[in-house]
Amino acid sequence: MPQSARKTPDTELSQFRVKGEIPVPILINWLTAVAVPLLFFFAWRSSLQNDPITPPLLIGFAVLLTVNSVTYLLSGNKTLQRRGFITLITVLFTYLAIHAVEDGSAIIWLFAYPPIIFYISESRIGVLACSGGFAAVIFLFSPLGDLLFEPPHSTSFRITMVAVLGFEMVTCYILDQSRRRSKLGLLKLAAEFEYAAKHDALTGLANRREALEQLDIEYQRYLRNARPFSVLLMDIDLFKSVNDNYGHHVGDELIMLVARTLREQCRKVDTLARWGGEEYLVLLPETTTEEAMSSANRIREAFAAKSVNTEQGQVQATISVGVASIRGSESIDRLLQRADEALYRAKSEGRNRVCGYENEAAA
Ligand SMILES: Nc1nc2c(ncn2[C@@H]2O[C@H](COP(=O)(O)OP(=O)(O)OP(=O)(O)O)[C@@H](O)[C@H]2O)c(=O)[nH]1
Repeated sequence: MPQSARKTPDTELSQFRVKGEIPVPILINWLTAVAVPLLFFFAWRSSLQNDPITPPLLIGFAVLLTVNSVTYLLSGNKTLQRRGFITLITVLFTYLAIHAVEDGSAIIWLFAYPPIIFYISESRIGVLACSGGFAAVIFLFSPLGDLLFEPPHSTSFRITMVAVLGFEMVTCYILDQSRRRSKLGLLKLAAEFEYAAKHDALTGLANRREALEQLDIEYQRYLRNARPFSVLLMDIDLFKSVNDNYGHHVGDELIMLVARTLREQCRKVDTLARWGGEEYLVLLPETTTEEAMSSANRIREAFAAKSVNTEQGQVQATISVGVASIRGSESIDRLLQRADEALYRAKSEGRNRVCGYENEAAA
Protein backbone atom coordinates (compact mmCIF):
# COMPACT_ATOMS: atom_id res chain seq x y z
CA MET A 1 0.00 0.00 0.00
CA PRO A 2 1.62 3.28 -1.04
CA GLN A 3 1.96 5.44 2.12
CA SER A 4 -1.75 6.07 2.83
CA ALA A 5 -4.07 4.96 0.02
CA ARG A 6 -5.69 7.62 -2.17
CA LYS A 7 -9.45 7.86 -2.54
CA THR A 8 -10.79 6.48 -5.85
CA PRO A 9 -12.01 9.19 -8.28
CA ASP A 10 -15.58 9.05 -9.71
CA THR A 11 -14.45 8.33 -13.29
CA GLU A 12 -12.60 5.24 -12.10
CA LEU A 13 -15.40 4.19 -9.79
CA SER A 14 -18.03 4.19 -12.56
CA GLN A 15 -16.06 1.42 -14.31
CA PHE A 16 -16.94 -0.96 -11.48
CA ARG A 17 -20.10 -3.02 -11.37
CA VAL A 18 -22.48 -3.13 -8.45
CA LYS A 19 -23.82 -6.46 -7.24
CA GLY A 20 -26.84 -7.58 -9.30
CA GLU A 21 -25.99 -5.42 -12.32
CA ILE A 22 -25.97 -7.46 -15.56
CA PRO A 23 -22.52 -7.18 -17.17
CA VAL A 24 -22.74 -5.56 -20.63
CA PRO A 25 -20.93 -8.41 -22.49
CA ILE A 26 -23.34 -10.95 -21.01
CA LEU A 27 -26.36 -8.81 -21.90
CA ILE A 28 -25.08 -8.49 -25.46
CA ASN A 29 -24.67 -12.27 -25.68
CA TRP A 30 -28.22 -12.80 -24.40
CA LEU A 31 -29.63 -10.24 -26.85
CA THR A 32 -27.69 -11.94 -29.65
CA ALA A 33 -29.08 -15.34 -28.61
CA VAL A 34 -32.62 -13.93 -28.81
CA ALA A 35 -32.06 -11.89 -31.98
CA VAL A 36 -30.50 -14.67 -34.10
CA PRO A 37 -33.58 -17.01 -34.18
CA LEU A 38 -35.85 -13.98 -34.64
CA LEU A 39 -33.80 -12.85 -37.63
CA PHE A 40 -34.01 -16.34 -39.14
CA PHE A 41 -37.77 -16.37 -38.54
CA PHE A 42 -38.27 -13.00 -40.29
CA ALA A 43 -35.89 -14.03 -43.08
CA TRP A 44 -38.09 -17.08 -43.66
CA ARG A 45 -41.26 -14.88 -43.58
CA SER A 46 -39.72 -12.48 -46.11
CA SER A 47 -38.75 -15.33 -48.39
CA LEU A 48 -42.43 -16.36 -48.49
CA GLN A 49 -43.20 -12.89 -49.87
CA ASN A 50 -40.64 -13.32 -52.64
CA ASP A 51 -38.46 -10.52 -51.24
CA PRO A 52 -35.01 -11.26 -52.76
CA ILE A 53 -33.02 -8.79 -50.59
CA THR A 54 -34.34 -9.13 -47.03
CA PRO A 55 -33.75 -12.89 -46.30
CA PRO A 56 -30.01 -12.91 -47.13
CA LEU A 57 -29.55 -9.58 -45.36
CA LEU A 58 -31.29 -10.74 -42.17
CA ILE A 59 -29.34 -14.00 -42.21
CA GLY A 60 -26.17 -11.93 -42.78
CA PHE A 61 -26.99 -9.86 -39.68
CA ALA A 62 -27.62 -13.05 -37.69
CA VAL A 63 -24.23 -14.42 -38.74
CA LEU A 64 -22.41 -11.16 -37.98
CA LEU A 65 -24.05 -10.87 -34.55
CA THR A 66 -22.99 -14.46 -33.80
CA VAL A 67 -19.44 -13.79 -35.01
CA ASN A 68 -19.35 -10.69 -32.79
CA SER A 69 -20.29 -12.69 -29.68
CA VAL A 70 -18.01 -15.62 -30.51
CA THR A 71 -15.10 -13.21 -31.06
CA TYR A 72 -15.74 -11.77 -27.62
CA LEU A 73 -15.88 -15.23 -26.05
CA LEU A 74 -12.54 -16.11 -27.65
CA SER A 75 -10.70 -12.80 -27.21
CA GLY A 76 -12.40 -11.27 -24.17
CA ASN A 77 -12.32 -7.85 -25.89
CA LYS A 78 -15.36 -6.10 -24.39
CA THR A 79 -14.95 -2.81 -26.26
CA LEU A 80 -14.79 -4.53 -29.64
CA GLN A 81 -17.88 -6.59 -28.79
CA ARG A 82 -19.86 -3.52 -27.65
CA ARG A 83 -18.89 -1.41 -30.66
CA GLY A 84 -19.60 -4.28 -33.05
CA PHE A 85 -23.03 -4.85 -31.51
CA ILE A 86 -23.99 -1.15 -31.56
CA THR A 87 -22.93 -0.82 -35.21
CA LEU A 88 -24.80 -3.97 -36.26
CA ILE A 89 -28.07 -3.13 -34.53
CA THR A 90 -27.94 0.48 -35.76
CA VAL A 91 -27.55 -0.71 -39.37
CA LEU A 92 -30.20 -3.42 -38.83
CA PHE A 93 -32.79 -1.02 -37.41
CA THR A 94 -32.09 1.48 -40.21
CA TYR A 95 -32.71 -1.26 -42.75
CA LEU A 96 -35.91 -2.44 -41.02
CA ALA A 97 -37.21 1.15 -41.09
CA ILE A 98 -36.35 2.17 -44.63
CA HIS A 99 -37.05 -1.14 -46.35
CA ALA A 100 -40.52 -1.50 -44.81
CA VAL A 101 -39.88 -5.11 -43.74
CA GLU A 102 -43.05 -7.03 -42.70
CA ASP A 103 -45.23 -4.53 -44.62
CA GLY A 104 -43.64 -1.69 -42.68
CA SER A 105 -44.55 -3.05 -39.23
CA ALA A 106 -40.89 -3.96 -38.51
CA ILE A 107 -40.27 -0.28 -37.81
CA ILE A 108 -41.88 -0.95 -34.40
CA TRP A 109 -38.67 -2.80 -33.46
CA LEU A 110 -37.10 0.67 -33.19
CA PHE A 111 -38.63 0.86 -29.71
CA ALA A 112 -36.10 -1.76 -28.60
CA TYR A 113 -33.20 0.51 -29.60
CA PRO A 114 -33.14 3.23 -26.86
CA PRO A 115 -33.13 0.98 -23.75
CA ILE A 116 -30.44 -1.28 -25.27
CA ILE A 117 -28.21 1.61 -26.36
CA PHE A 118 -28.51 3.45 -23.04
CA TYR A 119 -27.69 0.29 -21.08
CA ILE A 120 -24.73 -0.91 -23.07
CA SER A 121 -23.00 2.36 -23.90
CA GLU A 122 -21.94 5.57 -22.19
CA SER A 123 -24.69 8.12 -21.62
CA ARG A 124 -23.18 10.44 -24.27
CA ILE A 125 -23.24 7.70 -26.94
CA GLY A 126 -26.82 6.80 -25.94
CA VAL A 127 -27.96 10.41 -26.42
CA LEU A 128 -26.13 10.73 -29.76
CA ALA A 129 -27.41 7.41 -31.16
CA CYS A 130 -30.99 8.03 -30.04
CA SER A 131 -31.07 11.63 -31.32
CA GLY A 132 -29.66 10.43 -34.65
CA GLY A 133 -32.24 7.63 -34.82
CA PHE A 134 -35.06 10.00 -33.93
CA ALA A 135 -33.97 12.52 -36.58
CA ALA A 136 -33.77 9.67 -39.12
CA VAL A 137 -37.36 8.56 -38.36
CA ILE A 138 -38.64 12.14 -38.76
CA PHE A 139 -36.75 12.36 -42.05
CA LEU A 140 -38.23 9.01 -43.19
CA PHE A 141 -41.74 10.30 -42.48
CA SER A 142 -41.09 13.69 -44.11
CA PRO A 143 -42.12 14.51 -47.71
CA LEU A 144 -38.51 13.92 -48.85
CA GLY A 145 -38.42 10.55 -47.04
CA ASP A 146 -41.74 9.72 -48.77
CA LEU A 147 -40.16 10.49 -52.10
CA LEU A 148 -37.00 8.48 -51.46
CA PHE A 149 -38.23 5.46 -49.48
CA GLU A 150 -42.02 5.44 -49.89
CA PRO A 151 -42.78 4.21 -46.35
CA PRO A 152 -46.21 2.52 -46.29
CA HIS A 153 -47.34 4.08 -42.99
CA SER A 154 -50.48 6.14 -42.50
CA THR A 155 -50.25 9.71 -41.21
CA SER A 156 -51.78 8.77 -37.85
CA PHE A 157 -49.25 5.90 -37.48
CA ARG A 158 -46.38 8.28 -38.24
CA ILE A 159 -47.56 10.88 -35.71
CA THR A 160 -48.06 8.21 -33.01
CA MET A 161 -44.75 6.54 -33.82
CA VAL A 162 -42.76 9.79 -33.59
CA ALA A 163 -44.55 10.90 -30.40
CA VAL A 164 -44.18 7.57 -28.60
CA LEU A 165 -40.57 7.11 -29.75
CA GLY A 166 -39.69 10.62 -28.51
CA PHE A 167 -41.44 9.91 -25.21
CA GLU A 168 -39.59 6.61 -24.86
CA MET A 169 -36.19 8.17 -25.57
CA VAL A 170 -36.67 10.92 -22.98
CA THR A 171 -37.88 8.34 -20.43
CA CYS A 172 -34.90 6.08 -21.16
CA TYR A 173 -32.53 9.02 -20.77
CA ILE A 174 -34.03 10.03 -17.39
CA LEU A 175 -34.03 6.43 -16.09
CA ASP A 176 -30.47 5.92 -17.32
CA GLN A 177 -29.25 9.09 -15.60
CA SER A 178 -30.89 8.04 -12.36
CA ARG A 179 -29.46 4.50 -12.65
CA ARG A 180 -25.95 5.87 -13.23
CA ARG A 181 -26.25 8.34 -10.35
CA SER A 182 -27.46 5.75 -7.86
CA LYS A 183 -24.78 3.30 -9.04
CA LEU A 184 -22.07 5.92 -8.52
CA GLY A 185 -23.56 6.75 -5.11
CA LEU A 186 -23.42 3.09 -4.08
CA LEU A 187 -19.86 2.67 -5.34
CA LYS A 188 -18.77 5.85 -3.55
CA LEU A 189 -20.31 4.60 -0.34
CA ALA A 190 -18.58 1.23 -0.71
CA ALA A 191 -15.25 2.98 -1.43
CA GLU A 192 -15.70 5.21 1.63
CA PHE A 193 -16.46 2.20 3.81
CA GLU A 194 -13.40 0.43 2.49
CA TYR A 195 -11.26 3.50 3.10
CA ALA A 196 -12.62 3.91 6.64
CA ALA A 197 -12.02 0.22 7.38
CA LYS A 198 -8.35 0.55 6.42
CA HIS A 199 -7.42 4.01 7.69
CA ASP A 200 -7.11 5.93 10.88
CA ALA A 201 -9.62 8.79 10.94
CA LEU A 202 -7.34 11.33 12.66
CA THR A 203 -4.17 10.96 10.60
CA GLY A 204 -5.32 9.25 7.40
CA LEU A 205 -2.53 6.71 7.89
CA ALA A 206 -3.20 2.99 7.59
CA ASN A 207 -4.78 1.54 10.72
CA ARG A 208 -3.46 -1.45 12.63
CA ARG A 209 -5.57 -3.95 10.66
CA GLU A 210 -4.33 -2.65 7.31
CA ALA A 211 -0.75 -2.53 8.60
CA LEU A 212 -0.99 -6.19 9.60
CA GLU A 213 -2.34 -7.04 6.16
CA GLN A 214 0.55 -5.21 4.46
CA LEU A 215 3.00 -6.92 6.83
CA ASP A 216 1.59 -10.27 5.83
CA ILE A 217 1.92 -9.42 2.10
CA GLU A 218 5.55 -8.34 2.64
CA TYR A 219 6.20 -11.45 4.73
CA GLN A 220 4.91 -13.72 1.92
CA ARG A 221 7.21 -11.87 -0.50
CA TYR A 222 10.10 -12.42 1.93
CA LEU A 223 9.37 -16.15 2.11
CA ARG A 224 9.42 -16.35 -1.71
CA ASN A 225 12.35 -14.01 -2.55
CA ALA A 226 14.25 -13.78 0.76
CA ARG A 227 14.29 -9.98 0.35
CA PRO A 228 14.67 -8.51 3.85
CA PHE A 229 12.27 -5.95 5.24
CA SER A 230 12.28 -3.93 8.42
CA VAL A 231 9.77 -2.38 10.76
CA LEU A 232 9.99 0.76 12.86
CA LEU A 233 7.83 0.92 15.94
CA MET A 234 7.71 4.47 17.28
CA ASP A 235 6.07 6.27 20.13
CA ILE A 236 5.80 9.96 21.08
CA ASP A 237 7.80 10.60 24.25
CA LEU A 238 6.02 11.70 27.42
CA PHE A 239 2.86 12.22 25.45
CA LYS A 240 0.66 11.99 28.49
CA SER A 241 2.22 15.16 29.87
CA VAL A 242 1.45 17.00 26.58
CA ASN A 243 -2.21 16.03 26.97
CA ASP A 244 -2.17 16.97 30.65
CA ASN A 245 -0.40 20.32 30.16
CA TYR A 246 -1.88 21.57 26.88
CA GLY A 247 -5.06 19.60 26.41
CA HIS A 248 -6.14 16.74 24.19
CA HIS A 249 -6.49 18.90 21.06
CA VAL A 250 -2.76 19.78 21.21
CA GLY A 251 -2.02 16.07 21.71
CA ASP A 252 -4.05 15.37 18.57
CA GLU A 253 -2.09 18.04 16.68
CA LEU A 254 1.15 16.30 17.67
CA ILE A 255 -0.23 12.94 16.54
CA MET A 256 -1.00 14.51 13.14
CA LEU A 257 2.42 16.16 13.03
CA VAL A 258 4.10 12.75 13.34
CA ALA A 259 1.93 11.51 10.46
CA ARG A 260 2.97 14.49 8.30
CA THR A 261 6.63 13.90 9.17
CA LEU A 262 6.34 10.24 8.21
CA ARG A 263 4.77 11.16 4.88
CA GLU A 264 7.58 13.62 4.17
CA GLN A 265 10.40 11.31 5.21
CA CYS A 266 9.29 7.91 3.89
CA ARG A 267 9.21 6.37 0.44
CA LYS A 268 6.01 5.73 -1.50
CA VAL A 269 6.44 1.98 -1.07
CA ASP A 270 6.59 2.21 2.73
CA THR A 271 3.47 1.52 4.77
CA LEU A 272 2.81 4.16 7.41
CA ALA A 273 0.40 3.15 10.09
CA ARG A 274 -1.02 4.42 13.33
CA TRP A 275 -0.45 1.39 15.48
CA GLY A 276 -2.22 2.60 18.60
CA GLY A 277 -2.87 5.85 20.53
CA GLU A 278 0.48 7.60 20.02
CA GLU A 279 2.27 4.62 18.53
CA TYR A 280 3.18 4.23 14.85
CA LEU A 281 4.44 1.41 12.74
CA VAL A 282 6.42 1.91 9.54
CA LEU A 283 6.97 -1.05 7.25
CA LEU A 284 10.05 -0.63 5.07
CA PRO A 285 10.16 -3.17 2.22
CA GLU A 286 13.54 -4.36 0.97
CA THR A 287 15.38 -2.53 3.74
CA THR A 288 18.25 -3.81 5.87
CA THR A 289 18.68 -3.03 9.58
CA GLU A 290 21.32 -0.37 8.86
CA GLU A 291 19.11 1.36 6.30
CA ALA A 292 16.13 1.15 8.65
CA MET A 293 18.17 2.63 11.53
CA SER A 294 19.20 5.55 9.35
CA SER A 295 15.59 6.12 8.16
CA ALA A 296 14.41 6.02 11.75
CA ASN A 297 17.00 8.60 12.79
CA ARG A 298 16.04 10.84 9.88
CA ILE A 299 12.37 10.68 10.96
CA ARG A 300 13.27 11.26 14.61
CA GLU A 301 15.38 14.33 13.78
CA ALA A 302 12.78 15.76 11.38
CA PHE A 303 10.05 15.42 13.98
CA ALA A 304 12.18 16.92 16.78
CA ALA A 305 12.69 20.01 14.60
CA LYS A 306 8.94 20.59 14.19
CA SER A 307 6.48 22.14 16.59
CA VAL A 308 2.79 22.77 17.10
CA ASN A 309 1.52 26.33 17.59
CA THR A 310 -0.69 26.72 20.64
CA GLU A 311 -2.08 29.63 22.65
CA GLN A 312 0.63 28.89 25.24
CA GLY A 313 3.36 29.01 22.57
CA GLN A 314 5.15 26.38 20.50
CA VAL A 315 4.97 22.78 21.68
CA GLN A 316 7.71 20.39 20.66
CA ALA A 317 8.08 16.69 21.32
CA THR A 318 10.37 13.82 20.46
CA ILE A 319 9.89 10.22 19.47
CA SER A 320 11.57 6.97 20.38
CA VAL A 321 11.93 4.26 17.78
CA GLY A 322 12.48 0.51 17.94
CA VAL A 323 13.88 -1.15 14.80
CA ALA A 324 13.75 -4.79 13.81
CA SER A 325 14.46 -6.57 10.53
CA ILE A 326 13.03 -9.92 9.56
CA ARG A 327 15.39 -12.83 9.92
CA GLY A 328 15.36 -16.57 9.32
CA SER A 329 11.96 -18.14 9.53
CA GLU A 330 10.68 -16.09 12.43
CA SER A 331 7.00 -15.13 12.46
CA ILE A 332 5.57 -11.61 12.09
CA ASP A 333 4.54 -11.74 15.74
CA ARG A 334 8.12 -12.42 16.74
CA LEU A 335 9.40 -9.58 14.51
CA LEU A 336 6.91 -7.17 16.10
CA GLN A 337 7.87 -8.40 19.55
CA ARG A 338 11.53 -7.64 18.81
CA ALA A 339 10.65 -4.15 17.52
CA ASP A 340 8.62 -3.59 20.70
CA GLU A 341 11.54 -4.71 22.86
CA ALA A 342 13.84 -2.32 20.95
CA LEU A 343 11.35 0.51 21.50
CA TYR A 344 11.19 -0.32 25.19
CA ARG A 345 15.00 -0.10 25.29
CA ALA A 346 14.94 3.30 23.52
CA LYS A 347 12.49 4.54 26.17
CA SER A 348 14.43 3.14 29.09
CA GLU A 349 17.73 4.50 27.78
CA GLY A 350 16.42 8.05 27.90
CA ARG A 351 13.94 8.50 24.98
CA ASN A 352 14.44 10.58 21.79
CA ARG A 353 16.54 7.82 20.33
CA VAL A 354 16.52 4.89 17.90
CA CYS A 355 17.35 1.40 19.12
CA GLY A 356 17.68 -1.75 17.13
CA TYR A 357 16.99 -5.17 18.53
CA GLU A 358 20.10 -6.89 19.93
CA ASN A 359 22.46 -4.32 21.33
CA GLU A 360 22.61 -2.06 18.23
CA ALA A 361 23.94 1.27 19.34
CA ALA A 362 21.50 3.90 20.49
CA ALA A 363 21.37 7.06 18.42
N1 LIG B 1 -4.67 13.52 22.42
C1 LIG B 1 -4.70 12.20 22.29
N2 LIG B 1 -4.16 11.43 23.26
C2 LIG B 1 -4.16 10.08 23.11
C3 LIG B 1 -4.72 9.48 21.95
N3 LIG B 1 -4.57 8.16 22.08
C4 LIG B 1 -3.92 7.92 23.25
N4 LIG B 1 -3.68 9.10 23.87
C5 LIG B 1 -3.01 9.33 25.17
O1 LIG B 1 -1.65 8.99 25.03
C6 LIG B 1 -1.11 8.82 26.35
C7 LIG B 1 -0.09 7.71 26.32
O2 LIG B 1 0.68 7.83 27.46
P1 LIG B 1 1.65 6.74 27.99
O3 LIG B 1 1.38 5.44 27.31
O4 LIG B 1 1.56 6.73 29.48
O5 LIG B 1 3.03 7.17 27.53
P2 LIG B 1 3.83 8.54 27.49
O6 LIG B 1 3.24 9.59 28.36
O7 LIG B 1 3.95 8.90 26.03
O8 LIG B 1 5.22 8.13 28.05
P3 LIG B 1 6.33 7.30 27.35
O9 LIG B 1 5.71 6.49 26.26
O10 LIG B 1 6.93 6.44 28.42
O11 LIG B 1 7.30 8.29 26.81
C8 LIG B 1 -2.30 8.53 27.25
O12 LIG B 1 -2.48 9.61 28.14
C9 LIG B 1 -3.49 8.45 26.27
O13 LIG B 1 -4.68 9.01 26.83
C10 LIG B 1 -5.31 10.33 20.96
O14 LIG B 1 -5.83 9.90 19.93
N5 LIG B 1 -5.27 11.67 21.16
